Amino acid sequence: MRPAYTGSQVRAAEAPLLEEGQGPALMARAARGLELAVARDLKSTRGRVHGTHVAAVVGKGNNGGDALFALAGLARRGVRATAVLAHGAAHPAALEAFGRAGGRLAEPGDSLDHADAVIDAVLGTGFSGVFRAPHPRPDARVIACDVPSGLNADTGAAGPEVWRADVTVTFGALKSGLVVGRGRELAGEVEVVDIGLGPHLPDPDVRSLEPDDAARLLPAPRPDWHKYSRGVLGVVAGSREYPGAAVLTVAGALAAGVGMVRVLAPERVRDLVLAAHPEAVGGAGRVQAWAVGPGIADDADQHRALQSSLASGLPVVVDASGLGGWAADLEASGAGPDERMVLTPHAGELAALLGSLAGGGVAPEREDIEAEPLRWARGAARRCGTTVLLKGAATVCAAPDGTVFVQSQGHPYLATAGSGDTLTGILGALLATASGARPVELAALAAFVHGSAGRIAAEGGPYGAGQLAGAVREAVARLQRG
Ligand SMILES: NC(=O)C1=CN([C@@H]2O[C@H](COP(=O)(O)OP(=O)(O)OC[C@H]3O[C@@H](n4cnc5c(N)ncnc54)[C@H](O)[C@@H]3O)[C@@H](O)[C@H]2O)[C@H](O)CC1
Repeated sequence: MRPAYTGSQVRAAEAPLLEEGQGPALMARAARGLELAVARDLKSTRGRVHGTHVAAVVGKGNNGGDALFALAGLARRGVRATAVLAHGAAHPAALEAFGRAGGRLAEPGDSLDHADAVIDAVLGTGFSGVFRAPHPRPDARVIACDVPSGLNADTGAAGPEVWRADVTVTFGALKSGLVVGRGRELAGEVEVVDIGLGPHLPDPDVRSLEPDDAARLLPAPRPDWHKYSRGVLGVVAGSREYPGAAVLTVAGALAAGVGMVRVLAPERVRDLVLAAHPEAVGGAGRVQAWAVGPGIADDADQHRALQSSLASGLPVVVDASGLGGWAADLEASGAGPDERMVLTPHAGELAALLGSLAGGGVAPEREDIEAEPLRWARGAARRCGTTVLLKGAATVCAAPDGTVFVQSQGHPYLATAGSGDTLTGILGALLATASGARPVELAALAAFVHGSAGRIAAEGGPYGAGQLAGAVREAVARLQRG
C-alpha cells in the first residue's frame, strides 16, 4: 500500500522535531537526498556529474534552504552551481554553505536554459495564496524540491505559472498533492526521501493499491466454486439509443471473473448482449450485486429496474444515467447511508449530481472538481453516505468515513466511449464475487484492473472500449501470477 499525506500533516509531523532543535538535521537529510537524486539524474541524462551545470531558483524559506545545501554538495563534486534568489533573500546558513562550496549567484533575469538541470525551490509546503513564478520555466531538465513551487501539497491544485517538473524529490513522505489533480502531471517522476518523520506521521490522507495489494483483494479461485456461489451479477444497462453500453458492461463483468451475469434490458439490447456473450442470461433472478445505469438514458422500464436494484439491499454500482435515478430515488425514499452503494461519476457527472441534491451545500462546477478531486470526492461520499469512485487520470475512491484510495494505473487511450461501462462491469463483478473487502477497496481494485487493462491494450496502439475486455482478463491474470 502506498500512503500519501497532506503537506499540513507532514508539517505537523515535523513540528515536535523542530521544537527539539532537530531542524538543521532534518534539512541536512533532505538536502542530501536532493543532492543524490540530482546526481543520479545527471548521470542518467548527461552521463556524468563532474563538469555539469546545475542551477536553482530558490525562495527565502526552508525549501530554498534545502536546495542551497544540495547545490553546495553538488559543487563539492565538481558541479558548476548557480542560484537565483527569487525573493532577494535566502536561508542564511544554507546561503553561506553554498558560497563556501564555490556556488555563484545569478541575476533573476539570467537565462537558465543552458543548465543541465534546474532545481525548482521557490516554495515548498509553506506556499499559500497565489503563485507568481519569478522566472519562466527554463528549457532544461527541472527537478522540483519537495513539491513544484506553487502547487498545493494538500489538494494538487495549481495555478497557471507552476513549472512542470521532470522529477520531484519529496521529503519525509509522499504528499497527496503529488498524486491527484494537476499535481500528478506537474510532479513528473516522484522520489520520496526518508528524513526520519515515520514515527510522527498520522494515518495517511490517501492510499494507493500496489500490485500485491490488488492481488490480495482479488477473489482467489476455489475448488468448491459453482456458478452461483462464485457470484451472480445483475446488470441494468442499455436502451434503444445506447445498446452497446449493455454489451460492454457485461463484457467487463465476465472478464473480471463473475460466475454468471443476468441482464435486464429492452429485447433488442438483450439479443445483442446474448449474441456477443451467449453465457449471459436474460431476465430477473437471484443475484449478489447489481451494476446499473450505463446507457439506460430515459428508458422508463430500465429506470424501474434501477429503482428495484437500489431497494434490494444488495451492493450496487451506479453509473452514467443511473446517477440521476439514484439521486431521484434518494430524494423520494430518504434511503439511509449505505457504503455498499458505489457511485462512479466523472467530474461533470459529479457536478450534476451534487447540484441536483437538495439540502443546501455548495454546487461545484466541473472545473472545481477537476482542480480538487480529493476534496470533492471525499465530500460527496460523506454527503451521499455512499462510496464514490470519481473517474479521471487519477481515479479517486472515497468512502463516507473519509477513507480514500487514489489509483493512476490508466493510459490516456482509456479516454474512449464505453470505457466507463467496462469499469462498471468490472466493479459489479468484484462486488458480487469478493467477500470481506470494503466497497472502497473494491472500487480501488476495479480502477486498478481497468487502468492496467487500458495500459495493456495500449501496447497494440489505440483501441475502442470493445477491445478492453481481453486486456481486463490479461490484467487479472498478471496480478494472479504475481
Ligand atoms: N521544517 C523543516 O524542518 C524542514 C522543512 N523542509 C523544507 O521546508 C519546506 C517548507 O519550508 P517553509 O520555510 O516552511 O516554507 P517555504 O520554503 O515553502 O516558503 C515559506 C516562505 O514563503 C512565503 N510564501 C508563502 N506563500 C507565498 C506566495 N504565494 N508568494 C510568495 N511567498 C510566499 C512564506 O510567507 C514564507 O516566508 C518544505 O517544503 C521542505 O522543502 C525540509 O524538507 C526538512 C526540514
